Amino acid sequence: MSEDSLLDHALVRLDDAARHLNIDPDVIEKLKFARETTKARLMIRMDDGSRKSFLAWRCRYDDTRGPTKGGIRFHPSSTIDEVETLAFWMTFKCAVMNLPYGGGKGAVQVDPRQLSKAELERLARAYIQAFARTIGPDRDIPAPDVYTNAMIMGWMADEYAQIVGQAEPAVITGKPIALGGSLGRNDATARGGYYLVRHLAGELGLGDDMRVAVQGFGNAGQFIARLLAGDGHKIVAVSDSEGAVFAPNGLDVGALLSAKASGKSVLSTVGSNGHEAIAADALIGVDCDLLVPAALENMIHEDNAAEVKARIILELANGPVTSEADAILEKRGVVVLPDILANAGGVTVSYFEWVQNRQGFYWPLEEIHDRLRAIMEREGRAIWGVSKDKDVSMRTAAYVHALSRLAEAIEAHGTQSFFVT
Ligand SMILES: NC(=O)C1=CN([C@@H]2O[C@H](COP(=O)(O)OP(=O)(O)OC[C@H]3O[C@@H](n4cnc5c(N)ncnc54)[C@H](O)[C@@H]3O)[C@@H](O)[C@H]2O)C=CC1
Ligand SMILES: O=C(O)CCC(=O)C(=O)O
Repeated sequence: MSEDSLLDHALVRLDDAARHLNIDPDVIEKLKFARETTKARLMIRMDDGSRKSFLAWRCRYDDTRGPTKGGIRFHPSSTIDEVETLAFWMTFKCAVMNLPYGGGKGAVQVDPRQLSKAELERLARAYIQAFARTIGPDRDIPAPDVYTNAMIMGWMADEYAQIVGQAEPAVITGKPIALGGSLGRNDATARGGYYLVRHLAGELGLGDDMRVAVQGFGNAGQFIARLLAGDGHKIVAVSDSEGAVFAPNGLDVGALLSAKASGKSVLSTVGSNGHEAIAADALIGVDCDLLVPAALENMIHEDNAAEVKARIILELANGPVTSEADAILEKRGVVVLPDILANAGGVTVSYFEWVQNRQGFYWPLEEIHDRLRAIMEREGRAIWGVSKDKDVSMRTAAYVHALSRLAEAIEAHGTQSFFVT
């Protein structure tokens, strides 16, 4: 990848989409800048009595279609550029799904694996103390992302309630069920992608016995492996931050899930059930039908895109394929089901959680699944149609679909004065 920022690369997709629509250039210009990004240094007491500080951000990228929405990431290499790019993607993702939200995102530059549970709780609470005026049920609604989870969302919701003096469950989603979380949010990201693949399987030429490789074996990766293996597909390779495992006849998904549940790497299963270790980078080139990047950005780039053997890529991660790799894959006939559609199941069930919190009325799991499936199928089918009508990739089609909704809302607000801070 060139030296440009991650956001510059992301904006290439906006320019591509704009070429297919007749949109006021001011609207496109507005979407090239974050509305507001707040930075803080979080200082917490460590268990040994010392103090440590961590950089943190919250970005509200665009709120034209509603309060900003997006997860909080805890990762040692998070940067303001990454946060703004993830918030840009959330803006388009929420528009793709027609959710009444804009896009936001947050991060703390930390390796949470180095913190004790008590230190992690102090950090989560410090984040909310720092950003209490940025977030709010009608302003900006966080959720989990990489290395954050329901437990952390629970601490954050509790801290917010203490600050405002009353319970405000709709300020954050992905909470534990006991604190107003929604049924079905835990596997929603993967389940949305799973419904999408099932719905378009005929058009994509995917059969009942796919070979699947999954990069990243956390929330999104584990659940997609479980759902696809449950339908009889073979999961032939998976990886986590420590390495990758491969079994040409199919991995034992149960053994992999047990290893992760007990805090071990997928590598701990090597030597049993025919699991062999392969280089982490080799996972991209494994012989399979469906490749599921479910880890971090830029994992498929111009130097390894030619190695991809899968015919279909399901982007459960945000931004796993660079714009240069997109061009190589398209030329090779590989269909990429783009992140802003493929992983939108997570924010969709977050939306359901927010609606349930505001109604104080909770839906059964079956209803969550039915509603999620209906939205994934509706928007997936519409984007497939745009892709065929305009003869463009699924990614460009998804951006065109979202941009037409965003432009309509921005123009309805009036285009005489915009402000970005
Ligand atoms: N959790 C959610 O609701 C949503 C997550 N996403 C995206 O999905 C991706 C994964 O997120 P989660 O599953 O929530 O995170 P997670 O923290 O649960 O899991 C991340 C996984 O990636 C692995 N990983 C990290 N670096 C790696 C590397 N270099 N190679 C291979 N594996 C590596 C980690 O070991 C871990 O297994 C991210 O891009 C995230 O933004 C997208 C939509 C919603
Ligand atoms: O559930 C949400 O609100 C946002 C999830 C998220 O951060 C994402 O889709 O990337």
